[in-house]
Amino acid sequence: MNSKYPKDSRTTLTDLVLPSETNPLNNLFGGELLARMDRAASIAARRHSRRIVVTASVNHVAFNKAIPLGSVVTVEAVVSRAFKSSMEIFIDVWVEDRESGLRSKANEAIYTFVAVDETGAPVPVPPLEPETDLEKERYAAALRRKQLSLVLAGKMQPNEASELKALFTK
Ligand SMILES: CC(=O)SCCNC(=O)CCNC(=O)[C@H](O)C(C)(C)COP(=O)(O)OP(=O)(O)OC[C@H]1O[C@@H](n2cnc3c(N)ncnc32)[C@H](O)[C@@H]1OP(=O)(O)O
Repeated sequence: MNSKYPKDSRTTLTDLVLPSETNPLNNLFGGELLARMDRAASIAARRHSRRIVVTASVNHVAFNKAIPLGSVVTVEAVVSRAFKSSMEIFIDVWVEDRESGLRSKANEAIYTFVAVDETGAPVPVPPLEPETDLEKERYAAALRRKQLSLVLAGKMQPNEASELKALFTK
């Protein structure tokens, strides 16, 4: 299978925050943002694999900055590493200032998607070749995050997590 680049999967969703999507403080409801990120990430995973994809885990979410009603929110998702059937997706969330048009980073998240066939069985995905410094940095750390996610899910024994052990023994 030929390698693909992060730019092949990059997905950008831009939308407003409407009243029905806010909490009592008139900021975007966390679950609504999770859904937008899941949607963008699933498109990115599909663009990389060209297969049916399912969310396997949400590895990390940071709600760093509240997003007020009426904001223009951009969710950017990109595959940061591909393994056998799974893909790590990085998601950056930006909010646009109404007057200046400048964007500031509000949130970020990391999801894992798995490519599956029509019966739901995992299938192989193309390898990913990072190009920029940021892409290479995210690629390098992805195996550590995968092992952490598998250990927390009870799918890997801690003593098998070589990348995690290396953090403490280097
Ligand atoms: C777009 C949507 O929202 S879909 C709806 C929400 N998601 C779902 O319904 C998915 C339900 N879950 C499933 O179908 C299955 O658990 C699957 C397909 C995700 C995984 O199936 P499994 O039987 O665990 O398969 P298997 O053990 O072979 O794992 C497949 C891959 O997923 C990875 N994986 C599984 N669980 C995790 C996890 N918690 N964290 C990170 N990676 C994981 C495995 O490491 C493996 O990766 P690799 O092939 O790249 O090495």
